[in-house]
Amino acid sequence: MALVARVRALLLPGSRLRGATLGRAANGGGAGARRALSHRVLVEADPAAGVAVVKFRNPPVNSLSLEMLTELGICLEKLENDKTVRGIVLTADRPGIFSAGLDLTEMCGRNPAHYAEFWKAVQELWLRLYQSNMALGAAINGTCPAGGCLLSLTCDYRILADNPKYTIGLNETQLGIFAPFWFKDTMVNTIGHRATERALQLGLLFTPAEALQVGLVDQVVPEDQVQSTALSVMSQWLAIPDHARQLTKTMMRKATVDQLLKHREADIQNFVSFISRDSIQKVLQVYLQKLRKKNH
Ligand SMILES: CCCCCCCCCC/C=C/CC(=O)SCCNC(=O)CCNC(=O)[C@H](O)C(C)(C)COP(=O)(O)OP(=O)(O)OC[C@H]1O[C@@H](n2cnc3c(N)ncnc32)[C@H](O)[C@@H]1OP(=O)(O)O
Repeated sequence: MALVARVRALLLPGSRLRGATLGRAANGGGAGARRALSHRVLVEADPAAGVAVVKFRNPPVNSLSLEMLTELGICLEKLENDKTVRGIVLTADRPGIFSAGLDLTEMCGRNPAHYAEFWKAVQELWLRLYQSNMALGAAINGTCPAGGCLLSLTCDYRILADNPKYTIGLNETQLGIFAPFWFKDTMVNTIGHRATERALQLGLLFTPAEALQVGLVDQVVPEDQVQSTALSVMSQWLAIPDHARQLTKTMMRKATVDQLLKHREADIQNFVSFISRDSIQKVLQVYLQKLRKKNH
């Protein structure tokens, strides 16, 4: 289903996204701050600063399900069309888990059409974020594996909470799957080829100190200062004239974006045939069961 159709489905009577509003904040935020609510994404906009904080709230682990991807896409599109917003900070509504990555239940026991729809939505969100004209910051206030790490890597800078429990990285190989070329390219663009090769083959999840050392994040700060630091760094990015910053960003990212645009359909087909393999379904199911067993 294309984004428009998925949005329609989400707006059907009964959907909690229906009637989402952008109103004056009941509390918090500076003068004129606005809050918008959808089911899984909370937006706190501060027009005076030109910044919106986009908070993930898809319990229990902020996984990127098809619905979450769609809501995030809608929310980002709205912000892109809002002339008062020049920068966005992505964060988790509740500290602890920034995002557990792609929702594994979307990749297990479904049919090929579902896998294709899901992967298209992952591509769309990546394209929207990686090509965004806005300045994007990640305030990483929790653990950040795989697709969660990818989300943060689409941003222009990353601030990570100084908590050794919070790890970050593309750990796909540890699950028995692997990061597709555009995940890899996004990481190469951030930490370089050799560090990416090692990180991806070993499926490394870096502690804050390691992430800072390898350049996966720009700053590690006390947990209660992650959002405020991300906002203060944002003011440096917004001090640069938009057109100059945007042209530079496009120049830096265009080759990577073009690769996916050129191979978009093939990438979907490759994903569908890979994820549909019996052997891959089996490893994903075992991984999910292990996660679930912990709690039962
Ligand atoms: C030629 C081919 C070319 C194409 C190649 C394509 C290759 C495929 C690429 C696919 C890319 C995938 C990227 C991904 O993002 S995969 C997801 C990776 N994520 C993880 O490994 C994280 C897994 N989760 C955890 O480690 C932990 O949950 C946590 C985030 C550290 C949190 O721990 P905590 O103890 O607080 O919570 P629980 O573990 O108890 O989890 C609570 C419940 O949430 C469920 N859960 C967790 N993570 C996920 C997830 N990613 N998706 C769905 N569900 C998840 C977990 O099962 C618990 O459920 P329960 O309440 O029913 O027990």
